[in-house]
Amino acid sequence: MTDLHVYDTTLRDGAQQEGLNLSVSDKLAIAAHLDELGVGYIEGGWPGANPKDTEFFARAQHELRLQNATLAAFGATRRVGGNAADDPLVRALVDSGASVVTLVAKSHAGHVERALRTTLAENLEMIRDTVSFLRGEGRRVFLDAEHFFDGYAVDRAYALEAVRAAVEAGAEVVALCDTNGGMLPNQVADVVADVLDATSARLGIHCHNDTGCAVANSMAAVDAGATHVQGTVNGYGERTGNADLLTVVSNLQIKRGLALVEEPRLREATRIAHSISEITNVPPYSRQPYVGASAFAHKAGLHASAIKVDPDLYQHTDPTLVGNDMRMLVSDMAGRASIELKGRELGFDLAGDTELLTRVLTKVKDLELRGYTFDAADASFELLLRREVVGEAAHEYFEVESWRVITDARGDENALSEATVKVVAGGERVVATGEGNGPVNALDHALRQALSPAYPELDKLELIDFRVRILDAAHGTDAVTRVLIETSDGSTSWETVGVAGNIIEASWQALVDGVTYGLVRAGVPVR
Ligand SMILES: CC(=O)SCCNC(=O)CCNC(=O)[C@H](O)C(C)(C)COP(=O)(O)OP(=O)(O)OC[C@H]1O[C@@H](n2cnc3c(N)ncnc32)[C@H](O)[C@@H]1OP(=O)(O)O
Ligand SMILES: CC(=O)C(=O)O
Repeated sequence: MTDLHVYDTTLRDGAQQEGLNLSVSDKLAIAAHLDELGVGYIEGGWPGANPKDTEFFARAQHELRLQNATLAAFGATRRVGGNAADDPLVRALVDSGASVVTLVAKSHAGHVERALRTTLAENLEMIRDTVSFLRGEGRRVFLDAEHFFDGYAVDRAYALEAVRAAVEAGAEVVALCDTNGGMLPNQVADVVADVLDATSARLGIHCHNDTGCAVANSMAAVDAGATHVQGTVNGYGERTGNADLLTVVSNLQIKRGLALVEEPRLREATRIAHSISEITNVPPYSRQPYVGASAFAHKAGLHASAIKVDPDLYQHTDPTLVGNDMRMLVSDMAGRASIELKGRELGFDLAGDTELLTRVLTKVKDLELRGYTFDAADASFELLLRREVVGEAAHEYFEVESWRVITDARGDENALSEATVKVVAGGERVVATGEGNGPVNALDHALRQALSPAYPELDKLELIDFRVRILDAAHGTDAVTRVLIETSDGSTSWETVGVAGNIIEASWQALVDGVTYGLVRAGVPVR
């Protein structure tokens, strides 16, 4: 393991993201995931600034059993004109019980004069006083030098003085912050190298992503000699976010060969990224490097044909190193190799069956011309493939005689929909009705009610998402509607697609596929 600090600030700077609101229990749960990932430090929040963060540190002492990480409390240097020992916010840092305190301090002369409205000398005294007080209280102190890069550009000497003041007072690390996120990698590298030459500080880096360079800037700082790197899981943070710590760690470990976290822990990165998304209620970003659902998903036929020979031909690294998977996407950009590899992913060996591969490929391309989209509806593709490989009969769980739906509005009441579905299932003709707050909801209820005597396994299925897109005349002479439905069995979910001139008919197709796939997935035999 290298001695480079991996410092996570998801619970403090990440929580400054618009729309993100974490309860104390959420923060404790995220901290446990971060510890599992193997980060060195977890910045838990700003005790004293709000009751939630104060409570987090109080509960953390009893409820968090950290195996790897050290908890850090974040706060600011003491108030102008006061002294650290009497400053209630500084006292709250001591009372938090955290062994590490990270202090944000001004290092930009203009900010001292205009935002802090004090003298340059007083700001240096605030740094010295607060750091030495906390050291005297037995705390390790890291200093976040706010607006360091912008400050260095306008007054290098003062920015360096701020760093020296912190180190002389006992700060272990000075993290140079690109607070406004406006830097580019060459600027960061030059400044870090100069500060290392000019001071005796151990330097850290804290980057925001306003130029889209937060990860690159963090890497540049490490290359230039920084040995402490800050970031947030999934790049959460104020404005455009912070450096995504998962990307930074993966880059440093996989590309630079630095041992930052134990290998088995890095293999949990994808799962942990998604578990934290569940807690923050911020949908995972599918194109997130390394851990995104699309990070190793291949759509182009030419890519698939080379991947068949060796996945390294179209992948920058092995997805399993970060716990992700390679996936084939099937669409009108697929070739036979894509179908073969997708078949392999689904458990079918189609190698050499050129006739079948061509037939499936032609069907996919024809359907995509009509508006279907199989890369967003894996389950509908799997049913199409299975019908070709195993035969229709294996998936004919029921026969649809007819369906209809009406929507009724009375007076001021909300409109209600009622559907009737007639099917033959398990050798019986069943007529069932269902109500819903919309026509698709009503059809879903009616269909599952009609099928439940023959297939009680369907009870646990739930329609969890429904998306509609009107496709323009490029797909034919008239506009058509594409419906994507996501169905869940409580532990996993799948997407199906329907396309028709009529929105309800398109929805019906997607619903039928969703239910059929649920039965196939559960291994239910046709009854
Ligand atoms: C770059 C960053 O992201 S740093 C982290 C920023 N995070 C947050 O601000 C979230 C938590 N903040 C809070 O809850 C509140 O702002 C508090 C409790 C810290 C302070 O609240 P208030 O006392 O009402 O002050 P307010 O927020 O209006 O202004 C901040 C004060 O801190 C001062 N200040 C700013 N930076 C520093 C610093 N590094 N050291 C000391 N004082 C500072 C400002 O000059 C201002 O002083 P003033 O009250 O004399 O004008
Ligand atoms: C400290 C911090 O969050 C910043 O300067 O961006």
